[in-house]
Amino acid sequence: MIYTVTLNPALDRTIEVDQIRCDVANRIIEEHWYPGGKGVDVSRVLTTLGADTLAFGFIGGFRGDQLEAGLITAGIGCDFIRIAGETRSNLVIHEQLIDTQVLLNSRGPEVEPSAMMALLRKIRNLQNPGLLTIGGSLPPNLNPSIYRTIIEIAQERGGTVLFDADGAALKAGIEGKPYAIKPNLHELSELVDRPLNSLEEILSAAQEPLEAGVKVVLASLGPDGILLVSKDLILHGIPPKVKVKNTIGAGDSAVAGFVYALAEGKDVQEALIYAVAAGTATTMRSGTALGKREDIMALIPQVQVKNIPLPDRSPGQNNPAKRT
Ligand SMILES: Nc1ncnc2c1ncn2[C@@H]1O[C@H](COP(=O)(O)OP(=O)(O)O)[C@@H](O)[C@H]1O
Ligand SMILES: O=P(O)(O)OC[C@H]1O[C@](O)(COP(=O)(O)O)[C@@H](O)[C@@H]1O
Repeated sequence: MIYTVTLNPALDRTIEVDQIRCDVANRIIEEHWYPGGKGVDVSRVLTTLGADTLAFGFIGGFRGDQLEAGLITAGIGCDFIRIAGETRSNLVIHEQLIDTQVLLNSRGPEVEPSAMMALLRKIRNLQNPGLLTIGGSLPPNLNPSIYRTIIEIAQERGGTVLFDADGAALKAGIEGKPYAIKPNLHELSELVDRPLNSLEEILSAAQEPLEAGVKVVLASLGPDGILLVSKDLILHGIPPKVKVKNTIGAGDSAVAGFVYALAEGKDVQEALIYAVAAGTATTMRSGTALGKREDIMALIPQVQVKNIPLPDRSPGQNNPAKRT
């Protein structure tokens, strides 16, 4: 069983328009609603891959019902805690004429202390937590330190956590020493508080969380794939060129591919390949329809992996990491 935890799930609404024009009625060509949020997306991809998964988190109101119904009807395991507020809806607008996507993420509802405690109890009571993915933005009334608490509880129970969040939440979660994190380039740059303009700069930034106790950093680089950085191994997984329809959910799909492969007993190099293939498979589907098992399996043989030499940390040496 792979558990996912999403504190602030969302019902993702995707809208297709030709182009947004001011002061006229813009006609919607097509629209779809999908259950979303980091862990929810991970559970969706795990299910298409055939893994057992259980999505934890908070839902409320009519949108919460819609989200839960979407998962249940698709056969995706979930065990949400009900809150008084209304689950948020995030909006994705695709302007077809200029092929651009705008993403508007809501803050989401507050979570009552009793609901928060119920979730902590659920995680504390897991008999054999195995792999867990935890992530996404925080409900507005929760302190980022809640991520550290959840990660510590899960790992004290013997679980292995892959954590995916941004900003203050990412910083706080790292203090809980998750096994792995998956920042994208923007999130990594924000984490180390400097621009990252070359592979050397990205590599050096991705090594910083290792000093804080994270074992694996998966720095996702959009069309350039994923850099896997650990103390004794640096790998660059590169996807094939594909026709991209949508990139929302690509990061979550990559997380799902990685933990799926680990749960199947594969090593981190193979897990990196699954991560890249799953992320890229999702970019080939429109809206927030995520990659399907057949897309992922077809992409796996097309993912290249380059081994990058570990930087020489002896005094006076320049960083020898080479560009791929
Ligand atoms: N334009 C693209 N072409 C091919 N693969 C992509 C593209 N964008 C994303 N991906 C795949 O999805 C993964 C995650 O995407 P990324 O945009 O880095 O994450 P996030 O959604 O978290 O910002 C990438 O590492 C890559 O494998
Ligand atoms: O919790 P946040 O940071 O607002 O993000 C939630 C949004 O991100 C998604 O989980 C997609 O994330 P990725 O594009 O990073 O994979 C959407 O389903 C959801 O609307």
